[in-house]
Amino acid sequence: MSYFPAFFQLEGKRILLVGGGHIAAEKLEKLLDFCKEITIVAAEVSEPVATMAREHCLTLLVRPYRSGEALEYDLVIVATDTVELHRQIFEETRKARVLVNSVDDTRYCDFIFPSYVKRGDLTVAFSTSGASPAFARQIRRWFEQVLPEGVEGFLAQMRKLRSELPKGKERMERFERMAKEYVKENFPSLRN
Ligand SMILES: C[C@@]1(CC(=O)O)c2cc3[nH]c(cc4nc(cc5[nH]c(cc(n2)[C@H]1CCC(=O)O)[C@@](C)(CC(=O)O)[C@@H]5CCC(=O)O)C(CC(=O)O)=C4CCC(=O)O)c(CCC(=O)O)c3CC(=O)O
Ligand SMILES: NC(=O)C1=CN([C@@H]2O[C@H](COP(=O)(O)OP(=O)(O)OC[C@H]3O[C@@H](n4cnc5c(N)ncnc54)[C@H](O)[C@@H]3O)[C@@H](O)[C@H]2O)C=CC1
Repeated sequence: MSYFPAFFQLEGKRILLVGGGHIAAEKLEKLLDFCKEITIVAAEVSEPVATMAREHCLTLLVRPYRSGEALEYDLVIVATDTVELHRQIFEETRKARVLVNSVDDTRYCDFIFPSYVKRGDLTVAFSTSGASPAFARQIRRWFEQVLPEGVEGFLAQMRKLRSELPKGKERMERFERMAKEYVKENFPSLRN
């Protein structure tokens, strides 16, 4: 079954990243686009993870994962090279409301990371449900080329208008017209 594409509010959530290597660094960089409170537990920590933890004042615990500690969090990302730990953490959390991502095996994932492009309020995410992360990356890179410079400015303007104009048919039609014109002028070869 494919994964439902939702956009989560991460601020205020308790987030745990287990592992401090190369892949943990990649996941951490992405999480930091959306929230600033993250706890990291890692037996050993690579330089990129240590630097991000320092720069963003994250809680960094340099020690092995302790059984059951995932239960103190809302969201847990397991990015270690200890495959058995991925299964263990997934199983530990089954009776609790903890959502788990395991970078090693979709069997131990409640959610997966998409490939995404973020420009201000615009986030476009691509997923292959684990079929081909390499393809998700390539389609993201293609989309980055198509995306017009300054799209975040257009969205900031739309957000402002949205807060100023009263709701209703007139506003709806105006917004639809503005969005259509923007896409027509700024994206390549869209005909309708
Ligand atoms: C299931 C998922 C779980 C999760 O991580 O959440 C997962 C799992 C695994 N990835 C593996 C390999 C690679 N992953 C990448 C890249 C990315 N992987 C990402 C997400 C996901 N990877 C989730 C599914 C997403 C989806 O398909 O929709 C991206 C999109 C986002 C991100 O990392 O945040 C990011 C691109 C970001 C960008 O650039 O935009 C590359 C390419 C590269 O790095 O250049 C390779 C090598 C080529 C290849 O295998 O395709 C392996 C095998 C490991 C091994 O062989 O040892 C596993 C484990 C398995 O499949 O068993
Ligand atoms: N989802 C994805 O995008 C991808 C996933 N992978 C998978 O990611 C996994 C990790 O790869 P790397 O980061 O390159 O490995 P790495 O060797 O650089 O890092 C592993 C980290 O896990 C920590 N660790 C191991 N056991 C631990 C424990 N019990 N408690 C706390 N920390 C522990 C280590 O201290 C280290 O910081 C691999 O299994 C690989 O197959 C690989 C490529 C892409």
